[in-house]
Amino acid sequence: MARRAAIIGGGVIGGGWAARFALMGWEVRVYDPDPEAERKIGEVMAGAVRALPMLFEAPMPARGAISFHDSLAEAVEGAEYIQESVPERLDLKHKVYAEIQGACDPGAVLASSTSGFKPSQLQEGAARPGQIVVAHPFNPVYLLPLVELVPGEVAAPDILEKAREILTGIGMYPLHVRAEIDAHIADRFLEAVWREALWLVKDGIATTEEIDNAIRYGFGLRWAQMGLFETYRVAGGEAGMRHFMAQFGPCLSWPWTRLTDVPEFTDELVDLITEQSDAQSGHMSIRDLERLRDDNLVAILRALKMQGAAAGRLIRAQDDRMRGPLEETVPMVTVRRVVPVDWTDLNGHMNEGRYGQVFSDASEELMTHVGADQAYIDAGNSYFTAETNIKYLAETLAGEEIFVETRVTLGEGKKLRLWHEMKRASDGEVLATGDQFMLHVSLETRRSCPPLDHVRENVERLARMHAEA
Ligand SMILES: NC(=O)C1=CN([C@@H]2O[C@H](COP(=O)(O)OP(=O)(O)OC[C@H]3O[C@@H](n4cnc5c(N)ncnc54)[C@H](O)[C@@H]3O)[C@@H](O)[C@H]2O)C=CC1
Ligand SMILES: C[N+](C)(C)CC(=O)CC(=O)[O-]
Repeated sequence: MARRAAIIGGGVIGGGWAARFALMGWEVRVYDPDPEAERKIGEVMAGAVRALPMLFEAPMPARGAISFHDSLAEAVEGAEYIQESVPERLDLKHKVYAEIQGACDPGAVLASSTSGFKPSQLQEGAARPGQIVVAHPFNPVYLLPLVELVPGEVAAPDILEKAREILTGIGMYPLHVRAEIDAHIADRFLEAVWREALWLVKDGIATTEEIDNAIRYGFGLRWAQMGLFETYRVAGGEAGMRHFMAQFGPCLSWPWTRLTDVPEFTDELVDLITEQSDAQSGHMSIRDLERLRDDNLVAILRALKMQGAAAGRLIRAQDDRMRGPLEETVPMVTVRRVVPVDWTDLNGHMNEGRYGQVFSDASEELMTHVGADQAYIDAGNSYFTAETNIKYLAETLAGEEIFVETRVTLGEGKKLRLWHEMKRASDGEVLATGDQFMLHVSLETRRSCPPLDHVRENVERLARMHAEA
């Protein structure tokens, strides 16, 4: 049975949480008094369904259902994890916790999305303060893995541990914020950068677009992969961090920042920023911008995944968690995945080279299944492909789910031949076929040789099974 999460407040952030939990196989119950909540979450979900599965090579769990409830008590019933994402008002959050704690399982995690309140402020006056933690996410919650997990002094250790296990399980990176502080860690940076940017616009130094360009063409790219301190260590050259600090330390007392002042949020400043923002991005709807943002984030995260770096490492780990053993059906389903946005070409469909990659992935899955796995390869044996014949039968587009059915058509001594059919999941249409001939090789001599007994026996067994069916 699917595990159950409750989402209290289904706006921008609650919608993102609902989508992430549901896509990771959880049953999700939502409570939000806004009559538009279901429609709004539907929009967020549509974006998430397109984007999140593109990150993974492994099949995602069966999607959990999202249901909408008229009462908060009904929504939290039976939930192991409750995420509060109501507006950033302390009195409202307190009122909502009283209602939640009157109805929920005392062992459930009660987590708040708050951008700035400390757990001690949220826990004040609660029936069970130890149940409440901060789990501060980043928009879009379904794609960005960071969640600041702040227990404060009184959150119960088992609640904290449970929150950590659940958040990791849904592919997030719970950053344990050990001491509570207003606005946690990341929002301190965002607030500082935001404040500085407001000054630059107010003082007529730069437009909103120029500021965005200053970020996205330069240091924004560095931050996504190395953060701040590692980046500056490299910037110190061979002499490293110490040299960097010696060179740039004095600037801290030069007028390089106006951070200590708060720009007054006058109507004039709000109008100026709104006008510049309209001129910069007003030609696109919010949904178009969200889609652009998501496609770019997917491409960046997949590139980091290839490198095994930063957030890409987490996606690899999630792939490993989601990848299960192959089932010995005839034919065998060797690949089940979504076409990612970085696999498409000028024609807007999956590039022909990727068909080869999908069939190669299918063969690797089958190799692993028969015992020619990484350990076998490390010990000096493997299969090499000698010939592949691909027929391209239909187009497939980014975001579509595909799967590959594989049959062993020959398994004799060092010869292994596979017949792959790539199909679209929504209608079963065959998109391509791949006829692949492989030879078992010694990685020492780089020449063909018979496989070890256990691999040979497995290959022959599958070949017999597939021939009989
Ligand atoms: N928008 C952002 O960029 C981020 C916001 N947050 C935090 O997430 C929380 C929610 O923010 P947003 O989603 O942006 O706000 P939002 O305004 O988009 O959504 C809030 C939702 O709560 C609902 N709501 C109001 N009273 C309620 C009640 N008594 N019970 C249940 N639902 C109720 C509203 O109808 C609305 O749908 C805030 O604490 C905010 O600080 C955290 C990270 C990023
Ligand atoms: C602006 N904000 C403080 C609500 C931002 C966040 O809390 C995190 C984010 O997603 O940027």
